[in-house]
Amino acid sequence: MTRLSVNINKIATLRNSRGGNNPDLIQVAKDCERFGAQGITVHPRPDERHIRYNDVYELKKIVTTEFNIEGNCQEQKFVDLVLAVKPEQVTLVPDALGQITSNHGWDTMANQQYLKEIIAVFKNAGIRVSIFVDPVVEMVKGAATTGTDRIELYTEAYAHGYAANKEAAIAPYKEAARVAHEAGLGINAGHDLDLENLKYFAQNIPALDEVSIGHALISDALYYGLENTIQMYLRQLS
Ligand SMILES: CC(=O)[C@@H](O)[C@H](O)COP(=O)(O)O
Ligand SMILES: NCC(=O)COP(=O)(O)O
Repeated sequence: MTRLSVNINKIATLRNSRGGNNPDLIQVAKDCERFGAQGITVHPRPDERHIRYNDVYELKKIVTTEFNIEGNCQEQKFVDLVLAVKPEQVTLVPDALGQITSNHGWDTMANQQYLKEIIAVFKNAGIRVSIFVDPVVEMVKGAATTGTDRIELYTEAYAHGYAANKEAAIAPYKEAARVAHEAGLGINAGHDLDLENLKYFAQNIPALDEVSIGHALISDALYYGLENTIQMYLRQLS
C-alpha cells in the first residue's frame, strides 16, 4: 500500500510569519503521525523561508514513522545536516536558490557521475536515497545508473493536466513508473497532489511506494481540520 508522508513546510511558513512558535511545528508533526500520517517530510531551503535547519534536528527526536528530508545536495550545509540527522530517507532535489518552489527533476544523464558519488555518501551512512525526476524515460534510465534506491516522480505536470484530460496527464507517469519498476527502483511521487487527483494517480501507478503531500493537504486542513484531512488523503490511497 502506498504510504502517505505529510510535508509540513507550510506549517513552518505560518509559524515564521509572526516570529513566534505558533503553530508549534514539533507538536503538529506528532499530531500528524497520531492522525495516521505514515511519514513526515520537510524541505529545508538555504534561505530557511519555512523549515529551519534547527527544526530538522528537533523533528528527528520525535518522528516515529519515516522521516524524509528533501533538498539540494549541492549545498554542503544540506549534506552535513542529513548526515548528522540520519533520516530514513533523503530526497535529492536540484533546486536553484531563487526558486519559489521545486519545479524540475535531475538531468540524470548530465549529472550521472555527480549523483553516483553523492548518493554513495548517503547510502554509506545507512540512509535510503530518492532522487527527484521528471516523468521522462531517459531520466529514469539515467537514475537507474546512479545507485539511487528510489525515484520521486515530479507530479506537477500531472496535477495541472488532470482536470482537462486525466488519461493524457497520467500517461508519461505510467511509462516512467514501468521503466523504474523494471530497473528495480522504488517509486515515490509528489508535488501538487491533492484530494482531486491523488486516487487516480495511485490507481494507475501500482508500484507506488510513497506520496509526499504538503501544500494542498495543509490548505485543505484549514477547512476540514488536520485529523480529518489526513484521513481523507489516506482513504484516497486505500
Ligand atoms: C520537492 C517538492 O516538490 C516539494 O516537496 C517541495 O519541497 C515543495 O517545497 P515548498 O514547500 O518550498 O514549495
Ligand atoms: N515531494 C513533494 C512534497 O513533499 C510536497 O509537495 P507539495 O504537496 O507541497 O506540492
